[in-house]
Amino acid sequence: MSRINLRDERQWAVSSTSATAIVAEHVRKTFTTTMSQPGLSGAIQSLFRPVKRTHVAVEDVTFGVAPAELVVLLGPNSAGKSTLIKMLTGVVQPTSGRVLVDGSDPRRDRVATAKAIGVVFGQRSQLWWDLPARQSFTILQNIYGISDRAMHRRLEQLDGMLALSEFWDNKMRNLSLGQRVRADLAGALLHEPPVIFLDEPTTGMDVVAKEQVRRFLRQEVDERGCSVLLTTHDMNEVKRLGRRVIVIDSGRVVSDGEITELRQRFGAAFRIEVELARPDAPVDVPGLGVAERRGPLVARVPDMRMTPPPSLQEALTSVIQTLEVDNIAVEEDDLEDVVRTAFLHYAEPENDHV
Ligand SMILES: Nc1ncnc2c1ncn2[C@@H]1O[C@H](COP(=O)(O)OP(=O)(O)OP(=O)(O)O)[C@@H](O)[C@H]1O
Repeated sequence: MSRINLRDERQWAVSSTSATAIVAEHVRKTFTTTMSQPGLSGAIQSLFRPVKRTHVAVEDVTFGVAPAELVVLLGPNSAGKSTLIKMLTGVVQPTSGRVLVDGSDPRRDRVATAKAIGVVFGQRSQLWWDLPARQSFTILQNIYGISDRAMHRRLEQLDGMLALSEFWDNKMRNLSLGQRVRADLAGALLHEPPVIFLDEPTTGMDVVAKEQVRRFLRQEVDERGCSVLLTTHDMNEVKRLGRRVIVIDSGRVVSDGEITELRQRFGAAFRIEVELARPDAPVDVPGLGVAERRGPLVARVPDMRMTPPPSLQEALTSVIQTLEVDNIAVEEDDLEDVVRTAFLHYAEPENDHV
């Protein structure tokens, strides 16, 4: 299903709030800050006549996340991603608009929301710094009213996925970053919430720990049917975890759709490198634009997996049928380049936000 058309999406989110785990409807957040004036006289003036500035962090954002759906929120620095997560988790009150999580308003129904969500802010631990992780888990067990039996089963499951028992008897303050985030994740999800929010959970982690966390999240979605909204700057994370990506820039949703749609929209292509059996043979392959002819033949085919022609498959079939080929290699354009193109596109004022 295409989700690039935001108007359809708005309709969808508004009309299906009861079946949607996370709903944001026309959400806006402004922050008013006091500007400090330079120098001593400026500082004194600021005390008596403070100059206020209002800044829009999130502007009219509408989207929904279904049960058992994982959505990646992607955007440059200061795009408004964390502010959006904070509004959805009840940490910050929206200036206007409506948010619903598992059917509850996070600011009004705090108890219901606390039971329904698990939250991890990658930069900051939410467990007790001077306690071993396992003791923190026991405190959380009491807070959430988890039975001993359920706790035992959940801890076994979490340990199996996140290898917690290697370090859970050490104080949180002594854990490495990767261990700390895994402990945080376990603490936030002990009570098996249906909705999970993660703000840059794997920043700074090594590849092994990142992969552990990603596999765990996929399992939470596929087996427990959780809804996950995750922010990241890591394109690998996007590729490995997300199918649906919401791109946010300057507080607005500029694109909401499948990664493949994003790639197509911003001109991603496949690079085909062909080693010919006879390197100087004439090349005349219908529909194939040859980019280079020194050494192997290099051609680029637009990423049109969903709306051919010409599709990669057709281009490859043409090459094999038309030429005498020794070897073919196919490379995808980097997702990072695609996203950079998307950000640049939306930075131009004349380009529409869809
Ligand atoms: N409490 C606050 N008071 C004033 N301004 C704020 C506050 N929180 C966020 N902002 C501003 O709102 C804008 C969006 O910030 P936010 O942290 O949501 O961005 P982000 O997309 O998460 O960025 P990053 O990727 O760098 O973490 C920024 O300009 C930021 O300075």
